[in-house]
Amino acid sequence: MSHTIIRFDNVVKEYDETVVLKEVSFEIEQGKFYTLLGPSGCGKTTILRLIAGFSEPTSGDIYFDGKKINTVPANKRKVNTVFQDYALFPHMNVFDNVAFGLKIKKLPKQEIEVKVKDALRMVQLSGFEERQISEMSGGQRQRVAIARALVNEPDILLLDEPLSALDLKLRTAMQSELRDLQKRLGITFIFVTHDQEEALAMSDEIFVLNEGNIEQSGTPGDIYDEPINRFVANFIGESNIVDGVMREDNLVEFVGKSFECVDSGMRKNEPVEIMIRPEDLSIVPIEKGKLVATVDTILFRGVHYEIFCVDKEGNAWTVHSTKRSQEGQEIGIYFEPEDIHVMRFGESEEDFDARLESYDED
Ligand SMILES: Nc1ncnc2c1ncn2[C@@H]1O[C@H](COP(=O)(O)OP(=O)(O)OP(=O)(O)O)[C@@H](O)[C@H]1O
Repeated sequence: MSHTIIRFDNVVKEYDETVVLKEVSFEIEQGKFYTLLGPSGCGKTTILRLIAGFSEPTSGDIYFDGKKINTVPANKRKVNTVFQDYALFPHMNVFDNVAFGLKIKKLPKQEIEVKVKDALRMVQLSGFEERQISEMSGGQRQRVAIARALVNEPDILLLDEPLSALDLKLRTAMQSELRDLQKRLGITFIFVTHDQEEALAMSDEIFVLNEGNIEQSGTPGDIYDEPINRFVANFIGESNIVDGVMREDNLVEFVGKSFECVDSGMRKNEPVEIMIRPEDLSIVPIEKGKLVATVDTILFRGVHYEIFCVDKEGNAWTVHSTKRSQEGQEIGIYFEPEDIHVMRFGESEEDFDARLESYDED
């Protein structure tokens, strides 16, 4: 049975009065692969540093296995970090790099040997003990860095953009390798990236961050299929977004028409944003289309055509289709009720309520 291993309770982090984390609360379960995803500067590394114990929260509490650890020093936490640049010692061989922390702790020589060999085996580097770091490839260095973290038998492994220095092919290979490693070891991984495809491919759970807030957390499927707002929808994958208004529980109005949708739990007359993924739109004869649009540009993307069109109201729509159409052609666009994703406006609660009121007055 998995349990909560880390809990953030209204954690705020400020540097010189700049708020970089705004009352962040979340739970991390033992044994899962988590990803913190978000643009540069949104606070991903700040969260890792708080978990690792390299910095303390300005307010709020951090719990590890139910115990408050706000001020517990890094070396007393069962957490290890793999840094973006790996921070290996280039003048030492693989064995000495991995053994470094254990030697500092003054463990007996034999025990160090067993632990280092175990750690190297986990990352498939047995036999590389004597190699110099300068003689290893990027992917191998990455694995040494992971072995050096694993040798301490952490409960949680923090990985701060560890793949960003690798070329695309190696990066993809390391994604599955890391994923396999996490499953094999069963320890909690918290992985930081700004690459949405990487996050979708690797994670059990993703936290999408924006400007010091967690915008949404959930499985890759939840986040891709049901983004909570425009920021998440745009950050994860491609999307068509237009303004709309809820008319009934399962009826939404946009581009001047009413469409059946799945019950979104939104209030009646609530202004909303509508998101439809380009792959959920299909091109049909005009009389069968839910929308009618004119094809503007077509790009061939290998597996599909990316078709940019504009509807009668002037809204732009992107359709992914295996069928080619003609630029300038009028087409019908079809989608199912479940392809319509109803989202809240990405505005403050206050602005949202003000807009709702103004709408009611109309
Ligand atoms: N020691 C510090 N002093 C002052 N400001 C800091 C400090 N560390 C981070 N910040 C600021 O906090 C914000 C969040 O930084 P953080 O490193 O957590 O972002 P990130 O999401 O990891 O970004 P990136 O993807 O670029 O690494 C940034 O605006 C950054 O400039």
